[in-house]
Amino acid sequence: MSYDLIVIGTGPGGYVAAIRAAQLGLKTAVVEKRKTHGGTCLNIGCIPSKALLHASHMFQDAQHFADMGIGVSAPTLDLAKMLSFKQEGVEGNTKGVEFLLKKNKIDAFIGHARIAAVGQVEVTGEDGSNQMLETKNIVIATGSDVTRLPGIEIDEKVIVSSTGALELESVPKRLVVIGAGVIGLELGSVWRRLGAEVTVVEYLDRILPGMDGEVAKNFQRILGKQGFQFKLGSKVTGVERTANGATLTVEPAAGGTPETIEADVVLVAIGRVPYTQGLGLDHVGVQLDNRGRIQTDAHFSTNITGIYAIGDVIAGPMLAHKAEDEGVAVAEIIAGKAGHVNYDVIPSVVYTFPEVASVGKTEEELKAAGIAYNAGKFPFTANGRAKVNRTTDGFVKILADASTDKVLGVHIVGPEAGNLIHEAAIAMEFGASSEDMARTCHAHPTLAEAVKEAALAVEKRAIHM
Ligand SMILES: NC(=O)c1ccc[n+]([C@@H]2O[C@H](COP(=O)([O-])OP(=O)(O)OC[C@H]3O[C@@H](n4cnc5c(N)ncnc54)[C@H](O)[C@@H]3O)[C@@H](O)[C@H]2O)c1
Repeated sequence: MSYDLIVIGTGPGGYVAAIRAAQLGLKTAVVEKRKTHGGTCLNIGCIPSKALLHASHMFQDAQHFADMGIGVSAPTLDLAKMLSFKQEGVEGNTKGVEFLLKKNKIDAFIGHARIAAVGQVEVTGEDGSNQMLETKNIVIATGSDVTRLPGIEIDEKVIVSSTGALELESVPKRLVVIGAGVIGLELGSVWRRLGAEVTVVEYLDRILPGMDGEVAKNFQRILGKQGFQFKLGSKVTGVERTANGATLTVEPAAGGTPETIEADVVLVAIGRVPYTQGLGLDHVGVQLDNRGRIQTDAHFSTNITGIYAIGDVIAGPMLAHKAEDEGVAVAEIIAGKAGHVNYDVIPSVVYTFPEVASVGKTEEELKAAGIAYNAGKFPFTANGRAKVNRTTDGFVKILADASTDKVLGVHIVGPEAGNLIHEAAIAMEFGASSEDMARTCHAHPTLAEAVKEAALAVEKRAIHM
């Protein structure tokens, strides 16, 4: 078989690239080694974690129904049922991708892809069968894998990665999370809500590295109120399996006397690494950078003509939506159009309760770059809708250029932050000023009014504060 484009990997980057290419008239195939499409995100990442975040949030909310005058008996947990609720959600999504590939007449091969030569992809099936596919272009969209701690074996039962943390058979009494990044805090939230004591051990002296510092600090306080324990500035130097769980050895990050912590389950959530195993990159001479990522130019081309790469396997934030946008862009470029991704406006969301969301520059980044800015902040305690809903934790912060008023960054911790951030993203995409945002009529009573008020606060003229 001969194609215009073969995409390796059907995660959000790969399947979107394939669909866009097919829309543009390219004869397209995908190769996926998993039996289902959708990659890490749909199978063992974003989607199942959101199902459990939703269900565990409902479980917790149900305990407060009486406050609203709703009489229900105390909720009970059927974890097996909750896990099947999650799995049904995953299947609905992966089947959706399968349907979209068919609808767009994309040939889907299940098996391990290896680039045998420029223009040739060898697919090895689970049964060992081999076939060689010919193609004009290849897009590598193989994603990433869990970062492992040296000397610590992930068994996905007691010492788990994000994959095992979505499948625990019972609620651990003590869950220790290594890494206060997105995965640690999202999956830590799931099990905390279902009753686990959660301790998060983090190497840095803060949570959520990369997020705005003030937001992270406020969010840590909120998680503390929810019962999270934090051990910041601490590194895990060992995890030993015991009869019923594990013992962690933890040292101050700067060195010093080690201590031990007992856990029933340990979640290792210290980041992800690009996944390029078995692709034959050495063999065809595709260059990697010093962090194992495939090196690409501004058009997603590797150093080998006809081989492109997108998503987690290249530089940039490891986010499904960044990969999707790159998928669209690379397909357009291969089809001779002008695909483009605006890396300055990529939102990022932590799907906890409340959510944390951000787009653009943080205060720390602006200070480091020597850019003068004005900050406008508005707390949800002063937002009418948040007040009646009793979800008043958090705030909206807008950072605008001191001389032009152009919005440079927006950071939200609060209810629906993950949805609210998109009004900021659109405003920034169109180069809006904080005044533009402030003068845009916002419906009352909505949580989005907090965004408008934060924009007003940039010029110290918020109304409800
Ligand atoms: N909602 C989302 O957008 C979402 C959800 C899940 C994952 N992701 C992405 O997946 C990737 C992986 O997520 P993650 O949470 O594993 O990584 P992360 O990079 O977000 O956080 C890892 C944390 O572990 C800490 N750490 C590293 N080594 C340590 C050690 N030995 N002891 C203690 N702490 C240590 C780091 O300082 C960091 O804070 C990220 O790129 C993330 O953006 C995104």
